[in-house]
Amino acid sequence: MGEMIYKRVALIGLGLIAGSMGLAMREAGLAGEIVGHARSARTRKVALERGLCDRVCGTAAEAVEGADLVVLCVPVGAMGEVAAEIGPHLAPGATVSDVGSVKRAVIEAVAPHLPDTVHFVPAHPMAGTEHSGPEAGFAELFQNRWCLITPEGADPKAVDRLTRLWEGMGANVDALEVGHHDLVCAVTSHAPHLIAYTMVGVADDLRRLSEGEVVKYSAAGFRDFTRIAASDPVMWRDVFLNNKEATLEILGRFTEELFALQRAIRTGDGDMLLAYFTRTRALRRGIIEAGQDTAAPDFGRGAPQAPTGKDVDA
Ligand SMILES: NC(=O)c1ccc[n+]([C@@H]2O[C@H](COP(=O)([O-])OP(=O)(O)OC[C@H]3O[C@@H](n4cnc5c(N)ncnc54)[C@H](O)[C@@H]3O)[C@@H](O)[C@H]2O)c1
Ligand SMILES: O=C(O)C(=O)C[C@]1(C(=O)O)C=C[C@@H](O)C=C1
Repeated sequence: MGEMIYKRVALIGLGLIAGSMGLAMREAGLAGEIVGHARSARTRKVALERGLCDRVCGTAAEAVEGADLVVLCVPVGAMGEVAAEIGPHLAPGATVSDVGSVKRAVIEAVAPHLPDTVHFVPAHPMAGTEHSGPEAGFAELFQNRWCLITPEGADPKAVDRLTRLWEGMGANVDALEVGHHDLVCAVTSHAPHLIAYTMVGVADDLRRLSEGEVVKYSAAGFRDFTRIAASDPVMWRDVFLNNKEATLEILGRFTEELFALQRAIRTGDGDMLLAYFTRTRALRRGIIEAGQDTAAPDFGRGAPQAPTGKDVDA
């Protein structure tokens, strides 16, 4: 058992990330009580059954009463409306955090609704799977993964306390400047997702022409794309709408590189292709040496149940 860091934690939005946090906090004894809010009765029921939290509430306002940590775990586009609802109900001295994949837009949407008496420490665990909803979470999700925080002038004691919570859940914590966070994530997460969505979309178009062969003969390369492209549509719509500038910047560069490779293929420039692929292989090896390789299909292995997908009625 770890040290109790917060007496009462409120998790708003009981999906993959909140569920994993609830299970990880419980396992490590990091919170006295975990209160959860989900809009649908079905999600609240599953959350209690799976032990994601100790108590559930039908409104976010109720859930945050008396909490010394509130974590917003809803899609990025819903953060502002949730913050507006909880603002008047937050306990003085409480820390408010979030797990959104985008930071600048979330800070702009949330901060105006928070009273001066609370500490806002935005955070983003760099861990996930393509599954969502209250069935999807598992306690090991954050083990040996990064959690990026963008504290921007927040009280150092509140930052330190939240850091200890993430470390207690197995993560390594780093602080980043907000704009830099959004650019890094556009490169490492957001643009790759868009590319996977596109590739699977192309294959889906072709499938109609090839009578199922695309699915039948799909090997590892394409399967990895389909895993990513199975990620939650609402979450990813919100990510792109809220990290527009950085994603477009990276996609612009991507398109330039794609054209260069396309040209090398057309002109038969094998040297260019060889040099390019040699460079990218070195990057992959660097990731593995840094201990950051958790090959994609392993992500969900710790899940206690086969995830059933969406929280449809939420
Ligand atoms: N899935 C990942 O890989 C991943 C990784 C890191 C961070 N994130 C971020 O974490 C957040 C949650 O993602 P997730 O994967 O847990 O998604 P999820 O779909 O599993 O869970 C989100 C939950 O929020 C609920 N919700 C939506 N709007 C709401 C509202 N207004 N009030 C209350 N509940 C609401 C949904 O019904 C759902 O149950 C997102 O901001 C996402 O960008 C996701
Ligand atoms: O592997 C996955 O399912 C993920 O995409 C997780 C992933 C990522 O791109 O690395 C997705 C979104 C996040 O905000 C953080 C992590």
